[in-house]
Amino acid sequence: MNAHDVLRVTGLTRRFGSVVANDDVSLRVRPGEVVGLLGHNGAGKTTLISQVVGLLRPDAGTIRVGTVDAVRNPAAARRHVALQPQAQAPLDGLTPRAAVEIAGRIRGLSQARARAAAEALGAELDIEPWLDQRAQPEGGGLSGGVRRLTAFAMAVAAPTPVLVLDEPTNDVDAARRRLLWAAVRRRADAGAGVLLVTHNVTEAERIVDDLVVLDRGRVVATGSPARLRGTQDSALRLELQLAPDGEDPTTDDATVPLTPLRRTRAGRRVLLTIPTDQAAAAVTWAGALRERERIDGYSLGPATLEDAYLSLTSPAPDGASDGAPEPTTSRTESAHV
Ligand SMILES: Nc1ncnc2c1ncn2[C@@H]1O[C@H](COP(=O)(O)OP(=O)(O)OP(=O)(O)O)[C@@H](O)[C@H]1O
Repeated sequence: MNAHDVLRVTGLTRRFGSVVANDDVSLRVRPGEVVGLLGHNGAGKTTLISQVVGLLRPDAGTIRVGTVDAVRNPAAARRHVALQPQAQAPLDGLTPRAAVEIAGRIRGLSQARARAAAEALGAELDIEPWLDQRAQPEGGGLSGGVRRLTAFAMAVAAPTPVLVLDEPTNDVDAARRRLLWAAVRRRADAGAGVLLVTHNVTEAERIVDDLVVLDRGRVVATGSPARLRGTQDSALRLELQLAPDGEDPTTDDATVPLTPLRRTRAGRRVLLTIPTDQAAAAVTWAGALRERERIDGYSLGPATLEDAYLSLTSPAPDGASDGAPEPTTSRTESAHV
């Protein structure tokens, strides 16, 4: 255990019947750090954070929040951890201002400081027009996005050493997502350790320091976005858009004039990671495929973190969406070549 970790999870295992939702998971978060937790639906992300905040007991492993043993003493740990849960906060009958003030008061702020926090967060997240609008039952009164932003504001109303955010950008529009990401980064820059569950690999890349990729309960990769992209920093991504019901022209190695470092199928997209010196060959080949109408189109650009993430994780089950912004990632099949 490093004395400077604000959160340290070691060997965490949690089963539900025969499902091993967390299988020997270890991770650490230091002050000032945003650690992104990535994984498809059912990978075990919510199970992990439920244990961190004491809502679920592990079958094995340890969780330390600062110097507190969070498994033995969840109440003490919770004083150091703020959570924005995945489910929408029950706001019915409350205004966002009142909800944030109450959250601040519960965390020990004075009435005046809680009021100031609500006002400041309203501006920071651009939800001022709705601050005094009352939430009604069954989603009335406030939009899903404003509810989500209010839940974030409640979590950060008072500073805590650890901040756990479970998909904070769901339902939030693009402009306010930017504000939210900036607000998360600001909390870390002020000294908090942030554990961030997200499906939005591309956006998260800009604010996370480290990533932990979970697949079927196990950690399959950890490291900075640059490290996870790894060799892809000097690689290109050739994306082929397959025709509906068209054959995938990349499956027969003998007819592919490239040596892909990695091949990932995502719905009707095939992503090939290729060395940069094969750019010209790739354009010639993909251009010819399009000419012969074997593909709908193609693009060539720098390899991204999403490519690495898709290649690290197992295929999502049929029909399951991993919630990523691109609709074609709803069903993935990955293969190493
Ligand atoms: N209370 C429970 N009872 C039985 N099985 C559960 C329970 N909670 C989670 N699971 C199972 O544990 C596995 C991990 O689920 P978990 O909710 O942690 O995944 P997740 O990564 O948070 O998924 P999502 O992105 O959909 O939120 C899944 O197979 C899920 O069905």
